[in-house]
Amino acid sequence: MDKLRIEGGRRLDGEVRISGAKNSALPILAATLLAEGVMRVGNLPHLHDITTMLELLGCMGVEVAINEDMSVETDCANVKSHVAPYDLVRTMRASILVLGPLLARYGAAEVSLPGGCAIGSRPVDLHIRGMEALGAEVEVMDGYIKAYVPGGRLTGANIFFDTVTVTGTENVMMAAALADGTTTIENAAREPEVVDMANCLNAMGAKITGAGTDTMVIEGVEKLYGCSFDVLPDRIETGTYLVAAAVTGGRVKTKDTDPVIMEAVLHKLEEAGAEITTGENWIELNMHGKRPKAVNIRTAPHPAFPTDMQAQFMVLNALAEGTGTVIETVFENRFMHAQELVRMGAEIHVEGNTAIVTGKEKLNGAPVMATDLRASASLVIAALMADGVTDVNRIYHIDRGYECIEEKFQQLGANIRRVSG
Ligand SMILES: CC(=O)N[C@H]1[C@@H](OP(=O)(O)OP(=O)(O)OC[C@H]2O[C@@H](n3ccc(=O)[nH]c3=O)[C@H](O)[C@@H]2O)O[C@H](CO)[C@@H](O)[C@@H]1O
Ligand SMILES: C=C(OP(=O)(O)O)C(=O)O
Repeated sequence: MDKLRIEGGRRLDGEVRISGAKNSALPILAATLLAEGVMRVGNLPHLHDITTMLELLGCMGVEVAINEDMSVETDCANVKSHVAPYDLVRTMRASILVLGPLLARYGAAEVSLPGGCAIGSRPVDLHIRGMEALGAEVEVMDGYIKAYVPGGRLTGANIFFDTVTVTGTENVMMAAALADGTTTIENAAREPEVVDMANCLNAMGAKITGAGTDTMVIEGVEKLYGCSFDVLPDRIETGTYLVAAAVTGGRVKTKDTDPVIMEAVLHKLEEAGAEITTGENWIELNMHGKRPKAVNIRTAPHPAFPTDMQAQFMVLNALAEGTGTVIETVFENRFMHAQELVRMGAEIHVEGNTAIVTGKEKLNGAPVMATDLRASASLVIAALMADGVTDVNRIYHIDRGYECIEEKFQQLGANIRRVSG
């Protein structure tokens, strides 16, 4: 199994291109199931999760062509299967996103339950209730969500989510786009990726308003059509490189990104003492060789501080001046990186959903194990400021969400390489 071997101690300096957002690309690829005619999706990140989603579409009969610029074209003219099998779903929770489009367009879906994962139990009850509210008959049997639409067409409804759910909002949005009548989603997720999906669906002919607010209105239309759409930049990848620059006292310019969707993270980086400058599609962070100051973090749905940046900021605090508190409110078990950071010499005390982190000037290199995607990223950042060599094991997690991570860090001056076995 591959690992990343990192020798710490180098200050990051340089420019890095940010890829398209995984969490936008996955739902938008699922939405291609709704399109009549050919649909082109561009700015796709080169990631395992994207390959898995393309494989999933392919096994349903979607014809997928990959263009030279790495955009893909999909054609659903020959879709024959409405099954998302366990073998694919178990490797990628976002497979649940085919449920809404399959029901809306084909009136039937069988999607394996994604199951729990390293960050919490992650149920899909709100997705199921959303589909039921739109008129689908759903039962959970043999590990699968088996659903069909009596009469073949979903019906608009008022849906209130008692918990803000990103992919739940996206699933209902896709289903409602082709339903009869109007759907209102209250307490909708406001994440930029939800807005990106609404923009894409509208470009396909949907009538969606209110994306980016907590109330969305979706007027169902008869048909949706293929269009050309580029997914938005990855704000979590951007934030990860900026935090890495901050902990090494360095200077990094992230290009092809979007400062407007990163307010909470940029604000915390400034609070940590970073100088941030931005342009329309770039963000530069300069620490001028200083050590960051500890910051308090509390994760919550957008526009608050994102849970997907929590692990990276825990490392920032572990190397900062002072003590910072990290509170995780979105997932019940997202501190698995804390234990590994402690093995590298970090001072972290976890109690329930709160971690109290007291900064040290340096950590120590050690073999560590990544347990989920952002945990893996946090261990790589920690290794950049550790004495000696760190091997980050189980990096298949990192390959789910970071395109060419070692090349990008090398470009910024880090001593990092992928080692087989
Ligand atoms: C592919 C994708 O976009 N993944 C992101 C998405 O995950 P995902 O969409 O899975 O996360 P949700 O927003 O749904 O989860 C938020 C909370 O709601 C709970 N919940 C969710 C659905 C449900 O049916 N029942 C329920 O109880 C979850 O357990 C969690 O505690 O948003 C998360 C929160 O920003 C991010 O960390 C993930 O990177
Ligand atoms: C938790 C994440 O992703 P997913 O929902 O795909 O597991 C993430 O991107 O940090």
